[in-house]
Amino acid sequence: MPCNIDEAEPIDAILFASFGGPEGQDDVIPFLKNVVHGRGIPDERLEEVAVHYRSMGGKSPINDQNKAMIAALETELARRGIDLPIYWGNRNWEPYMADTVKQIHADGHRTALGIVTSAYSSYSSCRQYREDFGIALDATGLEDELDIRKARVFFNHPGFLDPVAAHIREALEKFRAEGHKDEQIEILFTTHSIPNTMAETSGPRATWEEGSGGWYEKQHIAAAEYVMESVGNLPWQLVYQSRSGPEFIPWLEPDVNDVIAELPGKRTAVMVVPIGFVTDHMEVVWDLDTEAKESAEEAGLAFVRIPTAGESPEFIAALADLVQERLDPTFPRKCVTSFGPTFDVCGAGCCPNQRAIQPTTSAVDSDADVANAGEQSELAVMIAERKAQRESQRQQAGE
Ligand SMILES: CC1=C(CCC(=O)O)c2cc3nc(cc4[nH]c(cc5[nH]c(cc1n2)c(C)c5CCC(=O)O)c(CCC(=O)O)c4C)C(CCC(=O)O)=C3C
Ligand SMILES: [Fe+2]
Repeated sequence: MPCNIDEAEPIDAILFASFGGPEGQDDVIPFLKNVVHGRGIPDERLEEVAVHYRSMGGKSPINDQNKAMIAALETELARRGIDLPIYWGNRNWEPYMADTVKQIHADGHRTALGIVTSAYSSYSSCRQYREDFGIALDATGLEDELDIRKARVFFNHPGFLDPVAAHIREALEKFRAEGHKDEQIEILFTTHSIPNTMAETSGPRATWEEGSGGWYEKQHIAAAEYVMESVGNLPWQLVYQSRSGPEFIPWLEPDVNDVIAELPGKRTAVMVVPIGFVTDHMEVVWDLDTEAKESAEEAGLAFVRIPTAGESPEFIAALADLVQERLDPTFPRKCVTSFGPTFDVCGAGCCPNQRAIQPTTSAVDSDADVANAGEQSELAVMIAERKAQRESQRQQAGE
């Protein structure tokens, strides 16, 4: 079962983990190849996405935003008297996770706390980051030397949601001043679409096995409901964006643009709230600020896109809280929404990888924990087998 650690943890470094993005035109294709490595994304989709990056000079905003968040978090931790270095590692671009992991170890650290730039439960937004840690430890041979834990899924930390609610209230005043009535304003909470199968298996194994999984969607709905409590009684819905993958594989719907196209007649204004995103990266600046805005123009609707929690002081403080609660078990674990608290350590088979078994960390089915896991799952057994296989390969290679 997933669980919380209720004792002070020997954390000696922070590992700020993100997606990565290109820094210029020459990086675009190599970056996209890293992202889709072995994932069956059609070439046409890649070319289309390359155009989005090319139109922005080949540079994603994500890296600069991460640097700014790290600097702000450093300041906030120092203000609280927490003296921990922050390292930055990405899945798909420099600084790559394995290089960062090597550096953390070389600098003498032995227990790092991972903070990932993704707020919800799903394979793409939770386990895949734990795999990034596991794969990096495997690649560097440091799995017995460095323990990499992960901060809980934070979509329901008030510091993530309250700044979004404040921005909505502010934008609403503007719409009202322009003459739009509340019932004429549609609020669209938008998040990254994922394949239906990934959505259905998001959350702890026990929940999706008994048919009460689907945490990705449930968490977004709980977040939107919480935000709407302080906004008022306006029409809203959860929509999806940035679908990729082959046509015949179902992904979460409806698409934000399709919904906007249906609004004329019922509404005069649309407010797009990127509740699924931590900062204004490409999916936000292209798919919303460019495409969804165009959809609204075509539909003759007033349009506003709400800022992400990003660098707001409340959100940076929330990230600091996630560190502090692991250092000090008496520190309150802040959480709002109807969803309830999430956990520090994922359960066996949480948000599974449906393609391959990969090493992970910070779960009861991570490599290091398989032997003493209270819960034995099929997945845990497969991971143990994979580990044994890797070890024998290493021995054969004469290491
Ligand atoms: C849930 C989720 C998040 C949110 C959680 C998190 O933040 O992790 C997210 C974030 C991001 N996704 C990003 C970019 C891309 N995602 C792709 C592809 C995919 N995303 C998926 C899901 C998610 N993605 C999935 C299921 C795929 C299909 C392929 C696969 O199964 O992996 C592709 C390939 C081309 C395409 O198909 O679009 C690109 C270029 C960037 C960087 C943006 C920038 O540069 O600013 C960021 C932050
Ligand atoms: Fe993505």
